[in-house]
Amino acid sequence: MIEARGLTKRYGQKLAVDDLSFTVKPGHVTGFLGPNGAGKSTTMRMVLGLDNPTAGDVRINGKRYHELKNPLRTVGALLDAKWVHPNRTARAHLRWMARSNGIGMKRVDEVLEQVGLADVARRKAGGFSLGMSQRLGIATALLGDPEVLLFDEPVNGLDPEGIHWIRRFMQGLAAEGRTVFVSSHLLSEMSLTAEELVVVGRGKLIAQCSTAEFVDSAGSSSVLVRTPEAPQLKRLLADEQITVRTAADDRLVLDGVTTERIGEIAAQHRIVLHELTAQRGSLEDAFMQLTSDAVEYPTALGEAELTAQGVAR
Ligand SMILES: Nc1ncnc2c1ncn2[C@@H]1O[C@H](COP(=O)(O)OP(=O)(O)OP(=O)(O)O)[C@@H](O)[C@H]1O
Repeated sequence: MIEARGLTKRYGQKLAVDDLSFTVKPGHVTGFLGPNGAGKSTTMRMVLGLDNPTAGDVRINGKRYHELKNPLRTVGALLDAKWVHPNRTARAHLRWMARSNGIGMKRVDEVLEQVGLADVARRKAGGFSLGMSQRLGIATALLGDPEVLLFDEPVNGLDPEGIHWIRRFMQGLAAEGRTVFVSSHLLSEMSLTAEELVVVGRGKLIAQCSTAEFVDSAGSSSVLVRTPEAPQLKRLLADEQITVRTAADDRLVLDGVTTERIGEIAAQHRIVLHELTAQRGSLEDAFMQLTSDAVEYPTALGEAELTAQGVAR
């Protein structure tokens, strides 16, 4: 369990984390969601005692990081997969970490096996792909068999197979009853990975709820229509003051209207429909609505919108 209360971090004039309170419970993956610069990494560093809060505090299983007797046995983290010494083999890196934390060498082989690196354990980490480095970072986090795990943007730059592996792996760790807290600005990815969310924007808490509740709370839903007579239907909808959000070739996406209403209008005017589907608001829609005034770098959301197409809908 991770509990942050009034957590605040100021860098000079910059308030990176602003009075943040949230709880991350064991048993499911909790996504830490927010655009670039929202304060996610700073918060994770404070959880791990790498940065001191300006105010407030954060506890892991009731204790501040510095109060933990065997930190690696309580909390494991993947912050930056590339910090491993490039000339060390994966095995040597893990053995060194294990030795300096009083962890038995047997555990090194166990975690190498667990993350699928056993076959490359004697290769130098400097030659690893990003995906392999992420796996080594995860193996390092797992060394002490900790109950609490933190992953900062673990899927950044990975190919679909790597993303899928990490997603399943994190869900497996949560299913074992661990507390899994994972940050991302990739909203579609979070909708597939996390059951619970802590959402931040400009250092402030925007929401803490289940992923499903977050999507529902934004209440944005739309209707997708496919018709070979899109221009005619579009004209009719304009007469009825129905908002067309997007129109491309034979597809229209409509806001604030039911499928029944569109079906009736189409039938009245003998317009052929190939598809009429109610679309539940995506995580992206919810995020855009709830964070619209909390975005530090709008380009991050541009990317999120691109990711949304075809993934979360
Ligand atoms: N050491 C520092 N000194 C000054 N400002 C900092 C420092 N670390 C972070 N910041 C600022 O604090 C804010 C939050 O940064 P942080 O890296 O925590 O955000 P983030 O949500 O993790 O975003 P990203 O995904 O881009 O890393 C940003 O405006 C950042 O520029």
